[in-house]
Amino acid sequence: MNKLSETKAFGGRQIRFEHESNTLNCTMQFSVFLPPQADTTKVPALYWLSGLTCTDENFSSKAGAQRVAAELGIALIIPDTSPRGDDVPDDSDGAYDFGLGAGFYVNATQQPWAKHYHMYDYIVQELPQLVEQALPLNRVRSISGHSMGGHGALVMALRNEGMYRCVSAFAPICHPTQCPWGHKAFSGYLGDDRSAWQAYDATELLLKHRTAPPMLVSQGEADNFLAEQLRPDDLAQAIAQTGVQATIERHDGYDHSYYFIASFIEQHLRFHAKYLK
Ligand SMILES: N[C@@H](CCC(=O)N[C@@H](CSC=O)C(=O)NCC(=O)O)C(=O)O
Repeated sequence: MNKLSETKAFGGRQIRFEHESNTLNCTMQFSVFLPPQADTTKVPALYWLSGLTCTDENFSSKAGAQRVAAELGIALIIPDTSPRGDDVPDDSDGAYDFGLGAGFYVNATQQPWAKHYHMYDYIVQELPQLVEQALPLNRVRSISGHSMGGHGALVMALRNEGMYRCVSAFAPICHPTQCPWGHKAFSGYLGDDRSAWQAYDATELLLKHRTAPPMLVSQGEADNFLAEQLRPDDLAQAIAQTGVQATIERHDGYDHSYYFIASFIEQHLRFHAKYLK
C-alpha cells in the first residue's frame, strides 16, 4: 500500500493510503489515525464504516474523533463506502443511495455489481489483513459506523463472533429488509430472492443468532430518516426478545448529520475503550 498523505494530529498521525484491492478489483483509498502510543507499542483498532455518499474523508474531517482516540490509544481504520474507479459501475440515474458511495457492505451476487461490490469481504478480510501486517496494530478490534455504515458495523459484529470486542452505531439502518434504502440496495446487489437479504439485516441476524458483542446505538429524535429508513424500534424489540447486552439511546433534537456524530463520538470511543483493553 502507498501512503498518500500524513498529518500530525493530537500527537498522533492522520494518514491516507491507497492500495490495489483484490477483493474489490479496483484501487481503494482509506484513512487511518494512529494515536501517539502507536509510536512505541501495538494498539487496538476501531473500524469506522461511513454512510451513503461518504468517502473515508467525511469521518476523518468532521467527526472530531482524533483527540479522544489519541488519549485512549485507539487506532481508527476508516475505509471508503464502495469500490471506486472508472471501471466500477454506478447507479444508472446517479442516485446517491445505490452504486458508488453506497456499497451497503454486502457481497453483490448480481450483474453488473458482482465483479466489484464485495464490501463485506473487504471489511472483514482484506482490510484487516492489510493494515495489521503494515501498521502497529495488536489485532484487537471493534467496529462502529453511521447510517448505512451503522448497518454495516452491526452486521459485521453479529456475523463474526469473536472478531470484534464490541460494536456501536450512530443512527444505523436497523432493519434494511423492511425499509426503502434496504429494498433498493438488496434487490440490486443480491437479487429478488429475499432469503439472501437476511444475512445482511441486523435485526434478523440478532433474532437468528440470539447473541451479540456489547452494543451501543445512538439515535437522534430529529433525524429525518428515523421512521422510514432506520427503524431502531425493530432492533430494540429484537434486543428485548434476545436479552443481549445492548443499549439504544435516543437523543432529543439531534438530526442525521455529522454534528450528531461529533456530539457523541467521545461517549462511543470511551465505550469501545472499555472492551479494547
Ligand atoms: N440526500 C443526502 C443524503 C446523504 C446523507 O445524508 N448521507 C449521510 C449518511 S446517510 C446514510 O447512510 C452522510 O453521512 N453524509 C455525509 C456527510 O458528510 O454529512 C445527500 O445527498 O447529501
